[in-house]
Amino acid sequence: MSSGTLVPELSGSQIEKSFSYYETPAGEVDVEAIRNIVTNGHHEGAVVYVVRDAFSPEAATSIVENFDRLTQRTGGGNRQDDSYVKTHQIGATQFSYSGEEYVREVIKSSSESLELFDNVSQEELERVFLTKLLEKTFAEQGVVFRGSRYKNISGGFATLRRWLDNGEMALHPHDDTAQLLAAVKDDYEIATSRHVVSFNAAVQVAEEGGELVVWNLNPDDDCRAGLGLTGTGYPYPIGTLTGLESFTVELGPRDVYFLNASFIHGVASVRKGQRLSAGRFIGQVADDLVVYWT
Ligand SMILES: O=C(O)CCC(=O)C(=O)O
Ligand SMILES: [Fe+2]
Repeated sequence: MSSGTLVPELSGSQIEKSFSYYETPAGEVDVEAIRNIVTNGHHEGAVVYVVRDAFSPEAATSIVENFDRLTQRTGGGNRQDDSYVKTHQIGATQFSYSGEEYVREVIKSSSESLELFDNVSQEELERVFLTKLLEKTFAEQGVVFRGSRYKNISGGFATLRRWLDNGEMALHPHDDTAQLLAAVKDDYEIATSRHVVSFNAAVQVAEEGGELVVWNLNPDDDCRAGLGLTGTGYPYPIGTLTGLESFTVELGPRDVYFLNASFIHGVASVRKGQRLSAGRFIGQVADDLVVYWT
């Protein structure tokens, strides 16, 4: 990675060569690509790895039904309006929370989080989230992969989100490293992540729109400070990104992907249909430890 020439508002590191995404079918999951993105931030220049058509239509249908029922019952879900991101959501999110505040949200939403997977078997859940595969892959390198903990309370497993479009983008350009600053406050173990990888499963895809867009910049603290985004990393004004290298990934039904979410990314406007993604964050916090949270 290097620091290239950017518009004055932007600074940070960039992928020098072959900035791109990489994909395989579900039968050929490339664990080295996952390991590279988690440990080194990219796989031969690819900052996204997509596994196509990873799980069954039945599992997707059950999760969407569960989500719709739960958001109706809870009036839009578990995430209060933080005046930043508009979403219907089931599950907690660490954004702007210290470790203690976050795990309290996890506890509060744990019953709904369990209900999200009603009628989905353990075997199917593994195909959606690849948890055992990740445990095995990292174990082979002497690295533990586990859920994050704060004072022995587990962080979330997965959070489901339907981003509520404002017509410009479904989810504005952002980075997911900035929010680690809140975790520093009370030493929540995720705070030392080298970079933040987001994992998402496309439980429901839009008929039109809803693509993932990624820009070739891993912003530094000065960049965030200059734009007034310290601690949030949200939203990078679209105008400042003009001219910055980027790519778009079209997500098919039941695709799952790993993204180095320290790079600026967003979700294109959903022009037709609905989109629902099941996500968690993954971070290497020590040479021998990788943890996840939501
Ligand atoms: O819904 C998505 O596909 C992307 C959401 C996102 O920005 C993330 O998980 O980091
Ligand atoms: Fe993100």
